[in-house]
Amino acid sequence: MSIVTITPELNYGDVYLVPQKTVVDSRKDCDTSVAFGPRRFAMPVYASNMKSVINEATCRHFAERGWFYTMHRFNVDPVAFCRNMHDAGLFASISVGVNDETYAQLDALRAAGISPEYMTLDIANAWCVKAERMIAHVKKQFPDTFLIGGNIATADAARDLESWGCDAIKAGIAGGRVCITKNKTGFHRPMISTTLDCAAAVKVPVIADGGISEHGDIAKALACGATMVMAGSLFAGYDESAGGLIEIEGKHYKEYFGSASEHNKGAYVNVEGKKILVPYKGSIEKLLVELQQDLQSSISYAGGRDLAALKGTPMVLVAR
Ligand SMILES: NC(=O)C1=CN([C@@H]2O[C@H](COP(=O)(O)OP(=O)(O)OC[C@H]3O[C@@H](n4cnc5c(N)ncnc54)[C@H](OP(=O)(O)O)[C@@H]3O)[C@@H](O)[C@H]2O)C=CC1
Ligand SMILES: Nc1nc2c(ncn2[C@@H]2O[C@H](COP(=O)(O)O)[C@@H](O)[C@H]2O)c(=O)[nH]1
Repeated sequence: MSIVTITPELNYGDVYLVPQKTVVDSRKDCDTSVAFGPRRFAMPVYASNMKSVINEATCRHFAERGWFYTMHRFNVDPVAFCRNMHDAGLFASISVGVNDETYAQLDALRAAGISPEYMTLDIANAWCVKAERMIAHVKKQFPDTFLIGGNIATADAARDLESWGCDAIKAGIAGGRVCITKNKTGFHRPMISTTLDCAAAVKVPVIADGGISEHGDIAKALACGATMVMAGSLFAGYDESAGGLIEIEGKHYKEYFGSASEHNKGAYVNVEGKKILVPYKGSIEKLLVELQQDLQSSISYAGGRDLAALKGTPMVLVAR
């Protein structure tokens, strides 16, 4: 008889951070910048590499403001994309898959003499042999590129991706707003538990991906040991968001769809994502400023002057 052990796990809404003594005179004195790979960025949060969230213009927008970005991998020519970014004096950060198409794209990049500063291996479960092969290939062909591998959701998977050569690991399976993986397959781990486990297991930076529904969730992810946070729905609905603008009965919305949705795939095959409409919110600038101000405030509540203060901040479980 096999015995299954069930462990209670936590999501962002289950915990809060415990306030510490503030040491700065103003929230403006708190530094939200983060070193990630070969560069430093203004904020430790960035938009998901999804076709309904970013496009080439959005990537430029973020990079020009000192924010990290990763272009998605759907119907993109990596050579043209990297050339355009480099010609504009910006860093190139692309996503790759694990199939033949990606190997051909990487050959084309090498033939063009282009080495993107950042690459993200983007598949649903990167704890697999196809990902291991692709990671080895990228590390051999692009030794100067900072390689992010994802997604995974356990300490064992994080350790494997680190040992396979990833320079950073993206953690989070089935926690996204347009995700239906947990409904269709039964698999998921809540984000507080995922982030705590994965960040404790490896030396490389961990990115907490998905499930951010409030700005304070970013601080909670950093407290769990994440170096960066990826979010999709947080950045959806703006002028700069890539999803299409829709008008229904005089109200404006923008499309937000999963990368594994029928809408993105163009076919109903292995669908693990859905499409929703989010209210149209205008320019993204206000959000970017507010995110930074809120995180400065979080740092001050954590009793520090920079992001280091947040790591390990005590948390309490919310009684329900
Ligand atoms: N973060 C998350 O929780 C999730 C994210 N996504 C996103 O959706 C997009 C599509 O993801 P994904 O389906 O991985 O990418 P792809 O559809 O590009 O699949 C990548 C390759 O891996 C194979 N593969 C995928 N899943 C499995 C599996 N469970 N078992 C064996 N082989 C598999 C596929 O073959 P085959 O199709 O023949 O099985 C394909 O060859 C990505 O952008 C991903 O990030 C999707 C689901 C969950
Ligand atoms: N299960 C699925 N997950 C998906 C899909 N497309 C993207 N994603 C993941 O969701 C996050 C964004 O989550 P949010 O809560 O911030 O909106 C994204 O970064 C991917 O990891 C999908 O089709 N299915």
